[in-house]
Amino acid sequence: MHLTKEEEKIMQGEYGLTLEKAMEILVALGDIYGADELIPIKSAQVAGVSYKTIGDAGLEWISSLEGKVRVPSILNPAGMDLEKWSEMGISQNFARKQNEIIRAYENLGIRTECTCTPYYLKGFHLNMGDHVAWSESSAVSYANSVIGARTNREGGPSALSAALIGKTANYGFHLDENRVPSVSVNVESDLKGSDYGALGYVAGKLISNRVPLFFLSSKPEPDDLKSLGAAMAASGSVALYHVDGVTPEIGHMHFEMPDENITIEKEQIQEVYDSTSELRSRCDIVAIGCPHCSPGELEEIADLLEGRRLKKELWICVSREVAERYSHIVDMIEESGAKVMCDTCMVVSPASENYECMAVNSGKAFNYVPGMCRLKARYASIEECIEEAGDSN
Ligand SMILES: C[C@@](O)(CCOP(=O)(O)O)CC(=O)O
Ligand code: SF4
Repeated sequence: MHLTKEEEKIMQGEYGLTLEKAMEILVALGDIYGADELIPIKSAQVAGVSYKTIGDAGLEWISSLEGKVRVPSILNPAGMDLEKWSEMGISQNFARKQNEIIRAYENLGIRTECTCTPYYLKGFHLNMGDHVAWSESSAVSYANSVIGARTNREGGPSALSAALIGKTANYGFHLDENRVPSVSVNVESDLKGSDYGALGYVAGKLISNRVPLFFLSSKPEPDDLKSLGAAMAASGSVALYHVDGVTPEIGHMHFEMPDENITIEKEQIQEVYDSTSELRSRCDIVAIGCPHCSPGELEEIADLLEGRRLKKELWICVSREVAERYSHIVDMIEESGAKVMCDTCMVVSPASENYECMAVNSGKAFNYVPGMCRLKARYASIEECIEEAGDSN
């Protein structure tokens, strides 16, 4: 890989050990994947924030780094709401360690808001063609597919390295040739709301890490695409997809129709709901907001909760900036007894482990909750999730 003189100097340690190591990580990845050079990035999103997932080893590594990031950088969800952690049942010890992690990232100049939907935040908006280094898989999918920006699915250390250097290696989804569809997917059923997450859950398993081009008979909104992409990134490892007539890049692209064509039937989507229907009314917690809610989703939840008093725990996960911007909607939601949680989510917080069965409307959460939190998960529409939370069983 070609390095500029300045990049060579960083690599030789002239600017200190942190930048030397960061450059080594970027160059190692670039060499493995055949990158020709490093390219500037507009922003970075760094995963590996929850003390539950990175532990003491992660905390020690981040604390050992020095210097400041060179581009706007932000964190993935942490293991707790940084303000309301005790209401979540988080232990003092966990909270202390989690705060140390956040301070260590803050010392590097990273914005300490913790979210998987940075694209809703001021300073992190993306345009088509922008190059970034983001790491949370649903954020990667949204940036690539819904916006048409360009990012690989970075690991925590590589996103942090890119943030410190302000560049990433030019390979994978930064290059035109890797963005063309390699499999087409036909879905003729009418879809709405959580059907998109269920579709993503099914499709991800069939597609693995390829680039699908969907032909849908329904017209998805950005929130539907967010659910579809998040689920496919979890049940498979899809980092970029296109939807004919909907996502921005496909209309501008020259490509040959993929040889392989998959059809997904309504029954396969329905099966995602049916597979856990025996858990109806049996869950002790309901969690919405995987990925973190958009303003529109918050409004929909507020409407569904109007006039209700909940019997069960209901968590709504959202970024702090969106929650603060729409505080009147948050207040309406919380009147029902629901808890709006910022900086965290049902998957990366150890608080989920205090429950036995979680109802979710997210194909991604449905995929991760049983393994990462060791509790049962039920897949249901947002309306049914709200019903479940109001149910006294
Ligand atoms: C499950 C996930 O959404 C959050 C956990 O990631 P981490 O703890 O931030 O590395 C990560 C992902 O799918 O990219
Ligand atoms: S809410 Fe979902 S998408 Fe966001 S970090 Fe948690 S698991 Fe990932």
